[in-house]
Amino acid sequence: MTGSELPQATPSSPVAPLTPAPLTPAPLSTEPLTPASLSAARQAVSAAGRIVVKVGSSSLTTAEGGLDRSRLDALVDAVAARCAAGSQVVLVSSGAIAAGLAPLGVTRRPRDLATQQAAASVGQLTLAHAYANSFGRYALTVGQVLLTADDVVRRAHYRNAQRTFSRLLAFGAVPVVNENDTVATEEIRFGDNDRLAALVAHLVGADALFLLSDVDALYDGDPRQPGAQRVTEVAGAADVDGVRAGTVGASGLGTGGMASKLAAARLAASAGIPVLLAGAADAVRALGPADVGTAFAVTGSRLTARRFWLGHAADATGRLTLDDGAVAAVVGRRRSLLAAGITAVDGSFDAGDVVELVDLSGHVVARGVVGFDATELPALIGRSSHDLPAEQRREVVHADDLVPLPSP
Ligand SMILES: Nc1ncnc2c1ncn2[C@@H]1O[C@H](COP(=O)(O)OP(=O)(O)O)[C@@H](O)[C@H]1O
Ligand SMILES: N[C@@H](CCC(=O)OP(=O)(O)O)C(=O)O
Repeated sequence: MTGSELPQATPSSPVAPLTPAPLTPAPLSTEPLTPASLSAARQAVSAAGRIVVKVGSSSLTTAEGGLDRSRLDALVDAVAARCAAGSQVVLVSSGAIAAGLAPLGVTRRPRDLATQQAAASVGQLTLAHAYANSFGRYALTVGQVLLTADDVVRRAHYRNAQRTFSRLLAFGAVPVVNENDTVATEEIRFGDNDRLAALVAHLVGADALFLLSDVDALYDGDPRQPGAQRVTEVAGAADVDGVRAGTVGASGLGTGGMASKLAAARLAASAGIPVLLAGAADAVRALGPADVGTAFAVTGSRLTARRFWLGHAADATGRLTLDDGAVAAVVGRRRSLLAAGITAVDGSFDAGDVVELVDLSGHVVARGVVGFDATELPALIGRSSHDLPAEQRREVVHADDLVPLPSP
């Protein structure tokens, strides 16, 4: 079967009753959609049962800056086709701020948080309404989920969000997610939705993440500059070594540019979720045979919610600097961190908090739950266990509570 033979979703089909569907998505057609000649990562994203699709502001707005309903409808067409093929889809959509500018008479994307929040407050309504109408053409129900960083950073909130998504998907609804811009403060904002999408992909147990933007793929340099080459497959860190990913997009409407997409793609891939980064204009092929854009193969195994939270979501309240031997033991041999390998302690934390472990040049190599208060540690660091009093002769970070991170 080819992409063009994907089961078609038909607008205005009769409204299906809203009965819970099984939690495990139905497997997609046994016939592969993706030609066997394409990479395993493309096969994986194409065959994925539960997926997260993220679309950026720049792909949903007109040249004048308002919400572009025809582009939104085209995206929904592609998502609805994927739903009809048997996938469960969570849509992470930016565009609230952009959609709120014109109704408020604001002509350029504001820099100050209060105006961005006012615009998001107006625009999110427009956006949600547009999605409800557009998915309604396929008798698909949408549910709005607005998340703050706290919802993924705090464990109890994480579990709560997980339950909500799980129930929405069981009902056959399409969750439409955005950051809750109107209440997020500067300190706790995601700002761009790429990282949010990677975190949501893990939270919902997605089998693939799609990052759709106004550029058709990752390039080794800014594609607006002559000579930039397309990167089609990313199997590991070496494939993005020389890539210069800008932090500002062409449209001036998005946030984070390609740099935040690349970081989000690598984050998801390191947690066992393959990623396809493609143009929103190519959504039908991206969500069908996956023969467009840049595919990121998984570089790590799927982490439990707790280890993912530890490694990527939880707020770190301090940092411990490790000598080379400790880095090799902790990252290379997955050992617990002992006081002997620590050269410096920064921050104010209590035993049980999450801290970053950095190497001598300041790169974060791991994160973990610290077993001592910040005030206790300076007297212990650099000393081997048998020199320490019996009550302090224990791991500073236990291997079970420690998550090594991919090198930057
Ligand atoms: N190495 C690169 N590869 C691809 N695009 C890049 C690169 N560096 C910078 N960009 C720019 O990143 C932009 C996408 O980022 P952004 O506008 O934030 O998108 P979105 O609104 O979809 O989140 C593209 O328009 C492109 O011009
Ligand atoms: N939450 C914001 C998203 C910020 C943003 O612009 O993100 P993106 O376009 O994905 O880089 C909004 O809806 O406007």
